[in-house]
Amino acid sequence: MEAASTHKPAYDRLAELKSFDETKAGVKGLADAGITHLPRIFHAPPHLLDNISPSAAHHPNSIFPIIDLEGASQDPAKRNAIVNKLSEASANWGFFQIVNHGIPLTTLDEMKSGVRRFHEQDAEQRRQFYTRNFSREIVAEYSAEVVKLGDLLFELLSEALGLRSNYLKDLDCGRGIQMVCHYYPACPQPELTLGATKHADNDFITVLLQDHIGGLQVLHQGKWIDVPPLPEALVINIGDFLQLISNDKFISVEHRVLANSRGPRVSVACLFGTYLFPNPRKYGPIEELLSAENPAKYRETTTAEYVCCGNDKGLDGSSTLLQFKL
Ligand SMILES: O=C(O)CCC(=O)C(=O)O
Ligand SMILES: [Fe+2]
Repeated sequence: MEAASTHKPAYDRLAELKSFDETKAGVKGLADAGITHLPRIFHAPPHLLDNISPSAAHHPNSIFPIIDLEGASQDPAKRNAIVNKLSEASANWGFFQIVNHGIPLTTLDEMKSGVRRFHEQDAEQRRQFYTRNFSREIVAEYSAEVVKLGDLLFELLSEALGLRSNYLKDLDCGRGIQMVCHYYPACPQPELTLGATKHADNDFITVLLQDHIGGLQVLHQGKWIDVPPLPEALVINIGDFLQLISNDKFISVEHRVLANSRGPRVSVACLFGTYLFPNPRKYGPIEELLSAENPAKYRETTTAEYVCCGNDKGLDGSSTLLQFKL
């Protein structure tokens, strides 16, 4: 008997990954083929599947924060109340939804259906990025709206940190967005995998548009809490860079997306970060927030160095922030 044969893996994962890659049709290709069993390469390790049953989300504290931005730019008393809510949600949840954010419902709906149509055209067309079916106009319109909304959010977040309104904008936090359009096909065995494994975002803030399917969950006080889908709302979360410069006043919280068999899910994440263009600026804890009782917790870094460090580490579930702790 050959000793080597006892070390043979249960299946050749690398070969299966390679052949999946070669289809170039992605997970959508599997859904199109009508698979009824999830291939082993997509089975998540058990430690990532903790509490994926929906009941886990019905926690007494699952009142996910919703902030109404109506009047934020016109009414000082309303603005003050909004800033307080924003401060509380950013410090305790790192996540909240906003309504009356100024982006028309039709723009949100067109953006979602554009992403859906793009992914649902046949595989050959999909290989050519941005075809006729995904109108460039809606992408341009939606990004312009999100950048404008970002201006308001960074003003309010500056005020929530007790800083002058333009503080975060002057640090270029609102300068660039990266747009990621997700399509999660319906999954035949959602109990074996995840749409997106738990992670925190490498950016200042993320503006997320999700459709009606649901599945996004946030780790809040050790429990996974659902982010309820609301057609008129946008989900905002604090990313690692804002946690770093706010010296942990605001928190970048882990989140994940459950797989589900109810239907395909579409979401659009706009990440405000500055790593897509050359930016030599070093970001560290904001001096105005520091004191003898609250010394800097992190060393300075550039956004590019931070993202590189996170990529080197891989998606192992640990926080990149820890590597920058003083
Ligand atoms: O699809 C979602 O709801 C979340 C996506 C996400 O977390 C991300 O793009 O960073
Ligand atoms: Fe994320």
